[in-house]
Amino acid sequence: MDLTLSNLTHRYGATEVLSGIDLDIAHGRILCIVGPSGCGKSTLLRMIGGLERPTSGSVLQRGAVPPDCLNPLTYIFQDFALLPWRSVAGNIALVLEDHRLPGPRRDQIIADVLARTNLTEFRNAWPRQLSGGMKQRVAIARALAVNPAVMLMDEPLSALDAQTRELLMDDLVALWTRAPFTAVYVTHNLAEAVRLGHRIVVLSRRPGRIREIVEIDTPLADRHAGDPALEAHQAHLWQLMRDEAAAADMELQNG
Ligand SMILES: Nc1ncnc2c1ncn2[C@@H]1O[C@H](COP(=O)(O)OP(=O)(O)OP(=O)(O)O)[C@@H](O)[C@H]1O
Repeated sequence: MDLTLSNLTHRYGATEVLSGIDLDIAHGRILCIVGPSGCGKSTLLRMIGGLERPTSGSVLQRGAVPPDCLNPLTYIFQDFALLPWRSVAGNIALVLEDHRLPGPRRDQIIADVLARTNLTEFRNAWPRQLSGGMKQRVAIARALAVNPAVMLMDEPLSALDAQTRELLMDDLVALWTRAPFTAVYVTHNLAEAVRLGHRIVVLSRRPGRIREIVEIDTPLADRHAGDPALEAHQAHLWQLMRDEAAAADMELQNG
């Protein structure tokens, strides 16, 4: 399934948050959205996910959802959103419960996503026993369990320390390389954007407009921290954002 955003604009009261967004989200690719604080990145993601309706413009879904898809648009949040009273497997089972799957099919899905995220031996652990990185792996496994058409990822690594972020980025690359998924990935972190994004959309400060779309052709599996080509892309993104980020920062401090 592909998504097409056409002339999307959004206001909260008198404040225009997003303006004239035209964007194609292609199947099997990771699209990153970067931009200064408050430029409307999370709002855009909520509109893509149908959690909020744009003031004007449209989000069109084209093409079929994947076979066995139980939830076409599935979120992964920064704060993991795990139920503390459910085990790892129980948290994953939760998203399958409404779908009346036969028990063996449900067990097979859970075993599959635990294996794909290297969590098999943690299936009976409780969230409180897990590090932040492991919690986010569980959240990723839970999202994969519904075989979404598009994963909507809102700063998924922001709550993690730098080393854990590196490990999770490697995990996401390995997951995508084995079975490409479609994702829209909002981040503040330009290093994440150049490691994970096939396309990177740079928004201006509020009201967010598309300033530039940067395409990176290097296969995800060949991208490594410290790669000069990636660093050049990152420097270009920062160049685009720098002045606007500073202005947005002042705006928030004065507001
Ligand atoms: N429900 C709401 N009601 C009113 N204003 C809102 C609401 N949600 C967001 N806003 C405002 O809309 C603007 C865009 O918010 P949004 O969270 O989408 O930006 P963002 O780019 O994701 O920000 P950040 O990078 O700081 O996470 C901000 O000024 C925010 O205060």
